[in-house]
Amino acid sequence: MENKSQLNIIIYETSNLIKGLHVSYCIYLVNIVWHMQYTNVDDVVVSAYQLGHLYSFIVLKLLQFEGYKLVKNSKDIFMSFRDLHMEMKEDKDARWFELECVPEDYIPLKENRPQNLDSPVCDSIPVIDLAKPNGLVEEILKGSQEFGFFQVINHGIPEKILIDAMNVLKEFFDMQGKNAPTGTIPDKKGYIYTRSDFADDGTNLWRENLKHPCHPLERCIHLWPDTPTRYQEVIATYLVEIQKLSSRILEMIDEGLGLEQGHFKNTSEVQLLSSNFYPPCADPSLTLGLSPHFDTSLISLVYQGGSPGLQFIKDGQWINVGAIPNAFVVNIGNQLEIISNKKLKSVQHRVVTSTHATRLSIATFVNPSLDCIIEPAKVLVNELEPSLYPTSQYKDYVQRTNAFGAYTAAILNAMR
Ligand SMILES: O=C(O)CCC(=O)C(=O)O
Ligand SMILES: [Fe+2]
Repeated sequence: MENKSQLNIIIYETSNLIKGLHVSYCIYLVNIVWHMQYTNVDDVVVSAYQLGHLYSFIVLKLLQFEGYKLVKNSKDIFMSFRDLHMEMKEDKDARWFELECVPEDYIPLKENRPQNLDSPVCDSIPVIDLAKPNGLVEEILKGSQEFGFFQVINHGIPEKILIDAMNVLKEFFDMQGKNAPTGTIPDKKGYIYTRSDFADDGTNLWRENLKHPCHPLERCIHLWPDTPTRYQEVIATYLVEIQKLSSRILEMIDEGLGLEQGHFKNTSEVQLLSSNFYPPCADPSLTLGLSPHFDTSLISLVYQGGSPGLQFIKDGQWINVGAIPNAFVVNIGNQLEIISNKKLKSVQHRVVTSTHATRLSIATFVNPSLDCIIEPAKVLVNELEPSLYPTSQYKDYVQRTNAFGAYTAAILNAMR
């Protein structure tokens, strides 16, 4: 069993070393390595040669020519292949994700891995055309009650603003280079940048992430990244639009729930931006871009530029949120679930990676202000439907539930 796993690794690595050569060469190489467990290199070469496999011999010579030291012991040859391969990788100006296999510290326990990546795409979550003259409130309510998710199109945000925001964030992530620190929370004032931050179980996530507060804009803006130089201007423009869109959606939710008009006014601002860069990954079944979680917000708006990867749970099954260019994904957060006395659902979601596609997303969280009191709305509580949640100040809720995981203290600080 042990030999077999060593052989598998050799197949994999050698196949990458001799790119461009026919795959059967690799099979013959495996043959050679297999024989090496019983004999020494020369014997194996000879026996392969004697069997008439001249090209095995040529491949071996080619590898020697490339600088691969072939030693007599099978364990050593395994090590020398591996070490040389690593050295070659380090020489290149590769970024952290440009790897041919997934490093162990990115692989969660089996039960936490994505497993089945062939989840269905959900075409039943409502895609709501905001340019329609009527029926919007009902559709929004339906999506929020049944799935905790819906998408909006024709939302009125000019495409150029969306493209600019995506481009400037892509530039930001590209600029972090290959030496960015992993899994740490830098004590930068104003924004938090991490790559490969940790999931709850301590494994690294396959993403880079940028977070910063957004409200009030004029007090936050100078704390955001200043490279690329356009960052602050472009993202401020984006956030003004998001604020308008989210207020419009909250007003419709307000109406749908039958709350007094303006229930969310003055208590709900886009407080936090969290942008994610999920690069391609050699084996998406082993890694997570973002672990399963609930949002702590009232609502969250995600712009995903038409790329897949976001999944939510429905009846115990992970479902892909369809990738619609220019649409916004809207999901209900824990605070709105509380205010609606569970009429609307905050649903667990996660992000999986892809072998070929990069996902860049901009999540914006509309949160209550820190001193806001959160409790089920009075009009939704009665004898038949008693309050399902205790009253709590949002700040206490965040602290008590450690709402932003390892970032909780830093985010609370930034939001003050
Ligand atoms: O869409 C994404 O990439 C993840 C967004 C998300 O769920 C979050 O940031 O909480
Ligand atoms: Fe989320």
